[in-house]
Amino acid sequence: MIDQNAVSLDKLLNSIMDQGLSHNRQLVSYTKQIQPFNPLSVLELGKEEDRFFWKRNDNCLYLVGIGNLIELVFDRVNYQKIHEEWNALVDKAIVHNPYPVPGTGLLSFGGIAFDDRREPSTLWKNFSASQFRVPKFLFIKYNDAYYLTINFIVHAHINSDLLVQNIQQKEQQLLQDLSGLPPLGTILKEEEMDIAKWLQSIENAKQTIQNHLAEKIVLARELRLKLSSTGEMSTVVKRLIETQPKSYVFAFEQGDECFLGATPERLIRLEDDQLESMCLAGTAPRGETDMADEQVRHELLNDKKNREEHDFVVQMIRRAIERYCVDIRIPDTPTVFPLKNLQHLYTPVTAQLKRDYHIFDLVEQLHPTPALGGTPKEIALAFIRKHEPLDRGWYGAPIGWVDHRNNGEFAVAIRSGLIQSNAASLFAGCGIVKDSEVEAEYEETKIKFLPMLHVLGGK
Ligand SMILES: C=C(O[C@@H]1C=C(C(=O)O)C=C[C@H]1O)C(=O)O
Ligand SMILES: [Mg+2]
Repeated sequence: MIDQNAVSLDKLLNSIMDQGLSHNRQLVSYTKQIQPFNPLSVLELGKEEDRFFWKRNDNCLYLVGIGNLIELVFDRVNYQKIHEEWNALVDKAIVHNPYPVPGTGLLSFGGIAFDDRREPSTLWKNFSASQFRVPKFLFIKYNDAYYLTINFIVHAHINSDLLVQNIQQKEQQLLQDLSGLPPLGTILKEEEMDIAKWLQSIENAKQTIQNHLAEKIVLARELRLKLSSTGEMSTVVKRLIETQPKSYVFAFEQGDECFLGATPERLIRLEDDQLESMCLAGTAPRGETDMADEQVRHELLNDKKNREEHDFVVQMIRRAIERYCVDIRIPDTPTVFPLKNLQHLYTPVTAQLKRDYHIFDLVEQLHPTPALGGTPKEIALAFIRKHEPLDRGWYGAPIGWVDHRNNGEFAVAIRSGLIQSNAASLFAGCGIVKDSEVEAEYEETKIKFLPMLHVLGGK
């Protein structure tokens, strides 16, 4: 049922203008419930402007952001500064959102570089060290309810009628019927970048671990693709949703480039002070038959090397959140989380956030977990900076959103790629521990490329 008593946009705007503005230019965020829409067609119809997309792993929440109204851009990663600027923006805004639904209303969506101390390469030149965007239009699907948040700037001399008319026109355009999404081509070429150097870095990591300087180091590599045509964001997103139903699907467009992926890994979800994180590390392929699959699952659960790889993550996440949370619940033993191409060891984490802390405090504590960095964190990061022949950019780092009520969620941006017109870079990494074997780790990254390779037209 759509709320029949909702305040209309022109009524809201009139009352704002009647009351007078408290700032020269003021951000207004207006949310209403709307008729069902197809998130993918909105995404496609919004292609004239920069877009973002988010699907939660449980498929309850979809976000489609169109346009870039305000962007908080930083050339370093400073979580306290991001939080302060976001808070200041929310404080000054006029937010009309009668719906107590996470993800509705004033929201910013963005990403963070894996390591802002690494020398940046040209690959990621269009993405900042951290970047959070308030869209012009945000379409939200939460369970079976559909919402639209419209954000805009007003000032004393604005022509309200014209503003409302323009907004309504754009809204109608974005909600048109669409018969299909653009086609995708094929992959013309695949190149494993710096492969010899990467294999050598695994040997070096093993040596470092054997010398007791570190316990775990995660190393990633790049697969560079040439595509027969532009990697269309909406079509790739659609295929990711279809093929990875248990993953988060995320996409952030920046001009003619788009960083996107389907990741199973949550860094943090915060809803009404309830925190959820997860430990996901330790990997095996899927079996060909049910019986073989069950066998692989059993072996993974009992494999010493993978259990060790996993345990570093459990220990670190517990330590990272202890100061900030009460009622921390983490089971003693992992279970197996199966995906289309592979399966992981998985331990869920829940807790309650203490008062006065916010989501960026927790992101700062958690990133990078030893699922993407290593143990000890600073030594692993220094090793990666020095030896890994790759600028990770936003790969392996937090990507997600925060809303005006301080709900938010960040996933770890793995199983991902950066599409640059008709080229793309895919990324995959693996956790090196003392019992790692180079060949097996190489194979593991090969499987981790498959979800992205598949949706881009590979076999
Ligand atoms: C680094 C990646 O994945 C991470 C590494 C894993 C492992 O080494 O077992 C498993 C899950 C992820 O935490 C990736 O997919 O690129
Ligand atoms: Mg592994």
